[in-house]
Amino acid sequence: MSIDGTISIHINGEHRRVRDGLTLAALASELGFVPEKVAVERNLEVVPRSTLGQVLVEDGDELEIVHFVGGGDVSAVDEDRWSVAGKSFRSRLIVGTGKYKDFEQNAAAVEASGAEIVTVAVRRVNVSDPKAPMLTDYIDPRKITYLPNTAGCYTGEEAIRTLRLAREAGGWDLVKLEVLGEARTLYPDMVETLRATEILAKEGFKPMVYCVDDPIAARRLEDAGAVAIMPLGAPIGSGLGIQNRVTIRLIVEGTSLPVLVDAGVGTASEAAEAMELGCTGVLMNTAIAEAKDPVLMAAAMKAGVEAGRMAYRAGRMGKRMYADPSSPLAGLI
Ligand SMILES: CC(=O)[C@@H](O)[C@H](O)COP(=O)(O)O
Repeated sequence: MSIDGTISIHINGEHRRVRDGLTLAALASELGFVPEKVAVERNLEVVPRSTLGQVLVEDGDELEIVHFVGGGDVSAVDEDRWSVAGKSFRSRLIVGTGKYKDFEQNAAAVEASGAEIVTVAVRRVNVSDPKAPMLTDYIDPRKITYLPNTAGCYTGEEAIRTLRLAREAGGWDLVKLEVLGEARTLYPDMVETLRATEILAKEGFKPMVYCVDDPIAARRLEDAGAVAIMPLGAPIGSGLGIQNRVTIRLIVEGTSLPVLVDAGVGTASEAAEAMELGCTGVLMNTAIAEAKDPVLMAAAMKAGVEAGRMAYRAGRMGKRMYADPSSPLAGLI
């Protein structure tokens, strides 16, 4: 049954909502797989590979997707990649580029984090002195995807202008939109954010959108053309950790888009927590940049995100009200 154009399925044991009307090949491609290199089992029946482009995904489907590695061998090892706007990534950690002592430290932290995407405030990019060092001298844009963001923008217009500038300068269309409501909380202004998302999507941008942790707002953003939902875990720079686990989970369950917790993560266990809630990834800046040892913290965050992701995929044990002995009782003398 379709709710708001999405259906509910399980992929490799994980619950997902995806757009109605996708073929298995389109679904595989949205997940970051090359459709020609996957094998799909649907409701315990193997689907012939030649028909993946015709078979529609249906509500309630239980899918197993296996990736082919190397010369045609089928491997049960799922690379567990994720994708946004047609680009596929292995790392689920996106890191910021503000608040570091210098570019060198920033680059070392990015390296330790394993991040494949860094986000950069367009308004901080040095344009006045071409001789001054630039971030791109330290973090190679041929290896790492730069995600321009609109940090510091308080109106939709300002954010749109900033991103038009970024596209003009570097050809970026995958962008991070944030429209702030006030300086005290740095909370997003959702009315302006929605308006800007709609305009940017119409102009061909692929906006990943910083937003409140509200499942209805997330749905509206999806309708407006967002390519990823990025709810705050707590106020930007606070390091308070995820304040509302329930709404983050509801966002994950209610959208077919990638969901990345953006802002407020303070330490590695909180990054793991976001991933255990089923998020696609985590974006963070302050927790790494303001750690006593930013490079070590970057490595800790990498491990936290990976551990949380594995735990989510593995499926948590059920909680019990009472004790249950760990050692079997049968055969005791
Ligand atoms: C870097 C960025 O894009 C921001 O949204 C923000 O700075 C992330 O928040 P934290 O600094 O709290 O991780």
